[in-house]
Amino acid sequence: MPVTHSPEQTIASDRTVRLLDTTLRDGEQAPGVSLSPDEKVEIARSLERAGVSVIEAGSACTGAGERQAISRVTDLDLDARVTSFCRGMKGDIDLALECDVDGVHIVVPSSDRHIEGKVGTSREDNLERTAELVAYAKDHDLWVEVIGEDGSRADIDYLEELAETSLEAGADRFCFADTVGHTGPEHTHEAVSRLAEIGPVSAHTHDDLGLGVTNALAAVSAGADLVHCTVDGLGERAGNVALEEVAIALSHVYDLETLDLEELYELAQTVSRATGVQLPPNKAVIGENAFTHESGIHTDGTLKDDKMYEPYAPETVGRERRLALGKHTGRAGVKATLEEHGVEADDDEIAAIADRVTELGDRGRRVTDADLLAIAEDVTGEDRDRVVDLLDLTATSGGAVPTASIRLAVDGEERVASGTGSGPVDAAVSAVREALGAMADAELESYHVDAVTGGTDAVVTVEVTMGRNDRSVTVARSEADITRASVTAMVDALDRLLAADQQPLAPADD
Ligand SMILES: CC(C)C(=O)C(=O)O
Repeated sequence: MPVTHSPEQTIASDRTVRLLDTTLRDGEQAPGVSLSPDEKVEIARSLERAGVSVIEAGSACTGAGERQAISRVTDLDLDARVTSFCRGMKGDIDLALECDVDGVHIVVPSSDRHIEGKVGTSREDNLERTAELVAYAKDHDLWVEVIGEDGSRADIDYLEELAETSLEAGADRFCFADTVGHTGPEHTHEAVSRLAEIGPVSAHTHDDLGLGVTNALAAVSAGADLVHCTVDGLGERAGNVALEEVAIALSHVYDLETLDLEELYELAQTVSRATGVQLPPNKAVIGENAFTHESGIHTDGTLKDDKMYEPYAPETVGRERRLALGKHTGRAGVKATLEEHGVEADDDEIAAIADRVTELGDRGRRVTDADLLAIAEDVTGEDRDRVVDLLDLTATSGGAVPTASIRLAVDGEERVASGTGSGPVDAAVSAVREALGAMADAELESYHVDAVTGGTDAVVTVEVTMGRNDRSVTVARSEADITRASVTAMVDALDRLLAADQQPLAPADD
């Protein structure tokens, strides 16, 4: 919940508030992140599907490659306004014009630290220069937002002067920037309220104090009607305020809709894949654990009433609820998960299985579906013949084309196949698919590798989730050899899916 100190600090649901996404500019400024033109295009398309109003596609001044990427985004002819970041220089505006953008963000200093220490100018000259730059951009028919960099550390009287000068020179809006994420909601509210008296205001907040969303909401409550965000909260240092968090907070707390929320998870994954930045498991909306329940009390409560331990349904943001198994799992969770896999057990057996799951969890292990099913077979004495078993695997990566050959037992018969791929794991997986034909017809829903020990002799744990029809199975395998761990996990998951195909599906929820 945002900090609300007075009745004026609430947000009316009939307000029009829009979101500006700067993943392709400020998000890309996160250390180690660099996006190709194709990746920018893919992300821009996802942003458009989600309904973002403005896409800051990059900084045209960065170089020819960046200009090509921005131009590719402007060529998409999106409904969203496509813009470029510009330093306070006419040359930057010219470069943005070369990319055919709809608008520019002209960034000028607003705190004395930036005016004197960074740019080496004076307050007066800064005002004059800002007015000239705005007039220049407007003469070229651009939509113009002036961003007062480091606004949260600026003298508010001067910030007001800068906003007035910008708007009088023709700027479409002024942006309050908490550049180093240093301020809190009270100051944000005061500064933005004063700026909103002058004209349209945006807010650009960072998460250095973990206050990105709080400050964005304080800005909206003070009158800002455009919020700068990035997908997954990517950005410099601790990142920018996350698009998905602002959108869900405005929707859930204030009934104010800004985006098509169902697109948020897909969007988060697209950005994570393109940037290589993994989604933190405990992150709101997009984290793996955001709708996963493990503890007995929560699982039991959730099975009785979906809303018991969730603020809103996972489907709202394009997700599904998951029950996880581990140290805190109770009987209700075990029973529900077994039912999903078509396994029946009586109450005593469920109690015994739950105890064994807890024991595994106590040893610090994450308990996968495969672990649960193996325990269940042991407890119920329902041994089964494996459908698929890995007998042998050879993989080479030294030559020009990584190659693998595989020997499997399939329904008791031996099958041998080979495959090639981008690396030994990929080659071995192709060989498995070749050997199994249609039996391998399952989607690899996720694939994670973790080094369990450090050093080059590390044991790695590979966890795969494979799905087919309405079932999915997670298996984790640890080995010194990553190819063997990956293939064993995959074969075991396929074996479980094929075995489950012979079982009835759990009845659908009412
Ligand atoms: C320069 C601006 C817009 C910025 O990214 C910031 O203030 O964080």
